[in-house]
Amino acid sequence: MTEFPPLKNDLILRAALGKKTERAPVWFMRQAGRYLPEFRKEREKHDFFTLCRTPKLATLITLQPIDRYDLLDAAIIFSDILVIPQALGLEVEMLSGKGPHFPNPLKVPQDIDTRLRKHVNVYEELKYVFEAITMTRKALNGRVPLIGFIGAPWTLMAYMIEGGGSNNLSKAKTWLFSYPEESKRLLQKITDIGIEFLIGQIKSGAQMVQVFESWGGELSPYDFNIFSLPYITQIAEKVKTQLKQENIEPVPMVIFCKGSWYALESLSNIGYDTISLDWTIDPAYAKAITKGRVTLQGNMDPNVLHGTHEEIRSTVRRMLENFGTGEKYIVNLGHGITPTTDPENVKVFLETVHKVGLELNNNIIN
Ligand SMILES: Cc1c2[nH]c(c1CCC(=O)O)Cc1[nH]c(c(CCC(=O)O)c1C)Cc1[nH]c(c(CCC(=O)O)c1C)Cc1[nH]c(c(C)c1CCC(=O)O)C2
Repeated sequence: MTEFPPLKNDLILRAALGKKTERAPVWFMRQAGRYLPEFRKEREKHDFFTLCRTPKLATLITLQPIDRYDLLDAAIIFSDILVIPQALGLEVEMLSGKGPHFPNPLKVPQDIDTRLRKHVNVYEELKYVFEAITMTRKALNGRVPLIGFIGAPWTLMAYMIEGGGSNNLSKAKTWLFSYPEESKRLLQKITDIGIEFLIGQIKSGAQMVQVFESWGGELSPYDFNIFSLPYITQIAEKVKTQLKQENIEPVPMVIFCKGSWYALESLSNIGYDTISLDWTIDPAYAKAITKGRVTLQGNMDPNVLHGTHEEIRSTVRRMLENFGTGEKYIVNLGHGITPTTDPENVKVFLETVHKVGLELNNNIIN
């Protein structure tokens, strides 16, 4: 494995593994993206997936929020969850202002065999992500840890069938409730690739990884247990087992199931070190259910960043007080930063996290 510069700030790794920290670490989902003028400048010059596929550009964009604020405790590699469907052989375009579009989504279960690659060589198809991770890790020069990620199988299956964003996922759900066995076969195929992809990211230099089940909350608790939980469980178990077999240091694993408040109990028991929460979950409720078994991450409503500086400061303070800074807690939003967020407001958020985090910890110590 490549040698990397020593890490100067390991707050997030310690927090994710349940160790004490001087203050709660902070990062944002979608921290590298459209709310930043410096990202939009690159985006005007290149297609979205060209940015993802060009390690030098992905490195540049990953570092943009780290350089701008100098207050973040982690970087997340610039890429997308939809690189797995691409590796499987599906075409995906990113339409400006509209989001992802599959010109030819999966329609019937036979498409699994006729339209998707039988065997995906992850190291070939997704080599550009591995290269971007290694390059970014070097460029970070140990300032903060680098996070890798994948989309969870159900969320990716839904995109592959819906062909893009959707209000009710009716096409993807038609598969679940008309062809449950074929759906499971597809979910397993995505799971196998996701496991190999995450292990490759860790070998390339990712120091923490997050699994995004962005459409978890679209499933009933009963269906979640059939179509999501078994697959995200396998991902945590198999990634950890394989790393152990290969004598590679494990990295903290984070699960984000948006909308799946009902699954907090099961999510505490399946091998993830940290659970990322959306804003509909009350911190006290999350703590009562998870009982210290995992670190919690989140969970301010991203739209509070559209509010006044005063409101941002008071919401951050309340969040830190409720989650309890300094132990088993990572500050984040409940979902990604929205494209219309003012970067100045992000700065107010980050400065408050640092200030209040230290203040609350000192109060505990003194
Ligand atoms: C569902 C999902 C996707 N992608 C992702 C998810 C899971 C997180 C979530 O639920 O939001 C994850 C993702 N997408 C992107 C990252 C990069 C790292 C980061 O800064 O977090 C990450 C971690 C870049 C991106 N991914 C995308 C952009 C904007 C692309 C553009 O310039 O048009 C960026 C910077 C495009 C994208 N990609 C996707 C959508 C729905 C969209 C369009 C809407 C949107 O931007 O929120 C799929």
